[in-house]
Amino acid sequence: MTTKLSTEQIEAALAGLEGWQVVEADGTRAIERTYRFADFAQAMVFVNQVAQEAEAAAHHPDIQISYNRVKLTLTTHDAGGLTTKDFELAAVLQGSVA
Ligand SMILES: C[C@H](O)[C@H](O)[C@H]1CNC2=NC(N)=NC(=O)C2=N1
Repeated sequence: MTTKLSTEQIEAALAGLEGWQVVEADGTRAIERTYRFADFAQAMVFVNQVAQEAEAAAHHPDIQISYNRVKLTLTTHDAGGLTTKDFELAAVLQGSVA
């Protein structure tokens, strides 16, 4: 299993990403980013691209859609916190879909 990252490792990994922030709920850390689009249809195009990348990575964000806004939340459930898998997927999304 992938190991949970330390606070220092998380800060270093975040530095390479745009717009992502660390959040914590019930003692579990995650990273999240909100994307904004022209309308719902554009937001859904994005969501489907994210779904494809998530399947390819075998790592899946929580996705919250609110009309033209999409919030992605990434954490590694298996590890109970943030791992390299979360940052790898965020980097892939940054390079490919947004
Ligand atoms: C076996 C499979 O790799 C795991 O169940 C994966 C699937 N996708 C996942 N996605 C996320 N975000 N966290 C996980 O721990 C996770 N586990």
